[in-house]
Amino acid sequence: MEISRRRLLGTVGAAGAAGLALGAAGGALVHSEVSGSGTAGSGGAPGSLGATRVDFQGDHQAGITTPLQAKGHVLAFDLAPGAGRTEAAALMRRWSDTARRLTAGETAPVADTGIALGSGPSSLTVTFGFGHSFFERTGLTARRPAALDPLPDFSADRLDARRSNGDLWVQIGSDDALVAFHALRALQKDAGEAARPRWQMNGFNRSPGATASPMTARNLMGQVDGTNNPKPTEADFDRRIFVQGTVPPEHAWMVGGSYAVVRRIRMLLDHWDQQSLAQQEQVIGRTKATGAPLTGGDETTAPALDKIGADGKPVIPSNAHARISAPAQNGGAAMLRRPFSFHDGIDADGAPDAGLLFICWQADPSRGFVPVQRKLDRGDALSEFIRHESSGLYAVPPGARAGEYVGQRLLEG
Ligand SMILES: C=CC1=C(C)c2cc3[nH]c(cc4nc(cc5[nH]c(cc1n2)c(C)c5CCC(=O)O)C(CCC(=O)O)=C4C)c(C)c3C=C
Ligand SMILES: [Fe+2]
Repeated sequence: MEISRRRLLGTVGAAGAAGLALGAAGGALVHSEVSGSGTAGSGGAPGSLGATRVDFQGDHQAGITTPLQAKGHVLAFDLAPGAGRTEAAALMRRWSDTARRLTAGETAPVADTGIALGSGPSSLTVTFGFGHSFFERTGLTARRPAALDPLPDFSADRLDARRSNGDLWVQIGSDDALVAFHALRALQKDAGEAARPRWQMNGFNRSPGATASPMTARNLMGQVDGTNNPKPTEADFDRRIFVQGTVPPEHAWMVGGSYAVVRRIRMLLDHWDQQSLAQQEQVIGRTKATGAPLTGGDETTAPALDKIGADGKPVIPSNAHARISAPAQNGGAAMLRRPFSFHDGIDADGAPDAGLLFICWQADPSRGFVPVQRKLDRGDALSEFIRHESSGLYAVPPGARAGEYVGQRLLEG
């Protein structure tokens, strides 16, 4: 009983915590652990991709404005029965400590598995968020912002509750698959008995260096996806993406933070692939090869939404995805889309279980994702080819300062 309480609090010795948390298999790992300090770079200096490092500390958590990484793991945890605010604070301290070390290219603080030995951090980022239910579990409902209220139902939703929501959310990104998996294992071990995995999804993007120069990503429908994202150089970027200092004092812990909407969107690729190129381009309103608007120019040219074709119809159709999702059509609503593609095998009928782990960031979902998705739900030409299968909304606190853990301002403030 005493052991289990201490495990929940995360106060047992480092090796003990890992061994107990993992049971027999975990015990074996403790014996095979890589030395607990120093860099993971044994075997020589990493290459330039491996050596690239993204700071864990900062005003905002990493993994929001960080360029898309090649590999991603997205997962949610629920606090274990009996775990509350104290256990959550201890867990966030452990997770932040591990993330701080791994993103710097060091070994995990506890029982490193050796999976990333020889690699540098490879642009590893670890991003933490809190779901709506976290605040009941920790007795902090008075400090839960309204922005975290559950998303409305959309008519096209086909959501699986078991793969939705969750008390805690973790996003891992890296340009190296082993580095990403290494982080996933370390964080799962840190959770011990304080939190249990609820769901996990794995994604990918184009590898850095695959194109001659950096280009906007393509999704599994083959479209150039991400062109009209808000840019950090734009004057209103911070106001749109990050919570500003104008919130009431009880929500001040979120200043500098952001809200992540996470949707597993299945693509009905066999149906999509049966469309002609011209039909596919009408669905989005942009060309497939370059991502340029159908009204001409190149990828970065603004679409001429009023342009009428020889047939008397708008050149960019009235139900084209890029038309109806544009801020100008949604009272200025904007979000930063930062997705991963996924492929989880082939269904019995031969259809790929593949699509987009759609992740978007905004200062307030009621002025970002929600109005845009409402509009898309009513008449997006893309709807016929996609299916929203899971959903989550998470408050992602600001970045940790030196010596601080993510969420400390909420959990100890
Ligand atoms: C509610 C928000 C959105 C969902 C859900 C969504 C799903 C989704 N989108 C694509 C492909 C593309 N989307 C593009 C643009 C675009 N999409 C959204 C929002 C959602 N998309 C916005 C706000 C925008 C930008 C609109 C603008 O300002 O012009 C594009 C065009 C290129 C680009 O700007 O990125 C593509 C392609 C898929 C495949 C998908 C679900 C699987
Ligand atoms: Fe889109």
